[in-house]
Amino acid sequence: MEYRMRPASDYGSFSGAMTASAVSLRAAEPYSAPSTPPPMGSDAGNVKVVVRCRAFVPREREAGRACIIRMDPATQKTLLLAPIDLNPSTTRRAYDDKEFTFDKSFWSHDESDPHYVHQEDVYRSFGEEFLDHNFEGYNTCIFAYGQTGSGKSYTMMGNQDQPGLIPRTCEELFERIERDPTPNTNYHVHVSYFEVYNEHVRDLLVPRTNPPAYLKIRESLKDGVYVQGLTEAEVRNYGDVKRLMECGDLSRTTAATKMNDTSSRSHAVFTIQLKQIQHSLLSDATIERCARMRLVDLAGSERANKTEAVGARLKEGGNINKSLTTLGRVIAALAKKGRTREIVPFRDSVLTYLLKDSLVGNSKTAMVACISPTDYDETLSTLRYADQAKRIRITASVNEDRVSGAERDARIREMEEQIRSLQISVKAATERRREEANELDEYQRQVALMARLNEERSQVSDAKMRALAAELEELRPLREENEALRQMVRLTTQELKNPIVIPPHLARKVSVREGEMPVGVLGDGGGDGDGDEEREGSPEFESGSEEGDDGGDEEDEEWDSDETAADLQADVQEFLKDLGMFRRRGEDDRIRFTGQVGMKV
Ligand SMILES: Nc1ncnc2c1ncn2[C@@H]1O[C@H](COP(=O)(O)OP(=O)(O)OP(=O)(O)O)[C@@H](O)[C@H]1O
Repeated sequence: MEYRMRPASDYGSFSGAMTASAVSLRAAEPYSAPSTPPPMGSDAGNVKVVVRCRAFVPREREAGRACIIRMDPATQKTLLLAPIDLNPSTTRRAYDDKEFTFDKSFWSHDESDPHYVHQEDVYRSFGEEFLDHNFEGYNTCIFAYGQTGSGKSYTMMGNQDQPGLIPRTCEELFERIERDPTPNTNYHVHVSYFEVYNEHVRDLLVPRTNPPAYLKIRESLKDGVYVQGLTEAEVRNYGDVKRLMECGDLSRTTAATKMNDTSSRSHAVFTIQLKQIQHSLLSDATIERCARMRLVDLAGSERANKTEAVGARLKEGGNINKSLTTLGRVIAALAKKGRTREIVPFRDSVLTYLLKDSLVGNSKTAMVACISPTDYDETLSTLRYADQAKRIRITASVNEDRVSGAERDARIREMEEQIRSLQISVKAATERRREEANELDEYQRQVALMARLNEERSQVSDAKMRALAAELEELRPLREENEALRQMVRLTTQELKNPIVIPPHLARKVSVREGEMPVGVLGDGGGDGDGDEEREGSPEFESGSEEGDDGGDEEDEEWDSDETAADLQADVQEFLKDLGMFRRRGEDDRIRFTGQVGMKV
């Protein structure tokens, strides 16, 4: 879509009537007729809203973009001009001119314009006034809102040559302290600086860590919502603040996007705590005034298609938009307060929870709506957001504490008592932690020892098993021999029990070959044991008969079976004795290597 601007004369004066837009944008409420704000400087308790239009950036100048913003310094009106679509066939959308009135409309677009608003002018027109409030004892908050690349960081922090609201406020704070002619006032200044990135809070005054150290948000009756463990550095002059600001800015999460080379990817909150203690010598009373200045540079709202963000940048953009949308809902709910009983969703995002005190509590608050001179949709969204914010009413009161000398002494005693009892509980807790640590050490030592013993035992078992296996291997021939002997004993015993008795008339015919079993115990013991069997046709008989045929001249021998049996019996007894000895030896070895009784070897 291409845009062409109508000539400026088409707009005439800024008083032309505007129609409400049907365009659906990200602001929480549809546009209604602009309301007239109270004049700047009146203390109506409303959030002050100023809008600032920046100059073209090189990207816009190169593209030959037209400026669609007009501002009237006399009425503080801001006019958003509808772009003219050169190709109406491509869109059915109708654009309207929009007019808004704010506390201030800062024209920082064209430096040659006599109404051009410099950084110094922005500070003088309301930053200075907010610093006055701090010295009076009020809490204040200034936050910059706008699309990405619209000039928020430039307005809040600025650069070396053109310092913004934060450095100017800090510088003047110390100038005022140094100029104070009253010798009985003591000033104490502390600063903190943190960012909210992807819904996490990170201290910008401590070095970055990996993984990042995130801080928790707490709420208490006395302190309201606060960040636990946040660095609050004491500063004695502007030089101290400048160093901390620079260190925090370096630590802040920024990245280059298509819309801004140094886009802030987080919301940054810079806080100055000012404490003034005035002492009256006459009454010995002290007056303590505390004020908190919160200066917030919000991350820019963005459309993914314009920033062309992907990956981490896209996720950041999603979180930024989510928290800004929640801020929009909070502002819308607060703007309606009194008319409805709507619940304000402060807790829906870290940012709104942290800004709760500044939007509903005890604070004087201002919003700087930064706009680009070229983006109709984004600028309209920002202006609607700002228009709603100016309807929020906040009641602020001075934080002052008047204490007599006696009360002060009593308070000091009370605090000393508190500190003592806290020291005792911290000491007890430290002692408990030390004991627990010792117990843990001892437990770990025992576990390690047990593991080592188990390991050793398993190694010994392995060695025993290996030795036993080797021993068994050595005993194998003995076992085999043992088995063979047993077999032989069994056979022999059977033979002895059931000898084959050969009748004498047959026995004479049978000759015994040298080295063979004597006649009468022939056979394999397979007889039925009655001793009457005749082994005709058996090989022994045939063999005996052959021998008998060969050696028929041998004399018949008288065989004494009783004597032979007794001899054999004696051999068997001897053998059984040996066998018993082998067994005992095998059993001893087994017990020695396995420690088990009763296993057969
Ligand atoms: N009033 C101004 N006059 C001149 N240049 C400006 C002005 N405001 C902004 N710029 C320039 O515009 C660019 C974008 O500004 P800046 O970084 O402040 O935007 P931003 O709103 O903080 O963006 P983001 O939300 O992405 O951080 C910078 O180069 C800055 O110097």
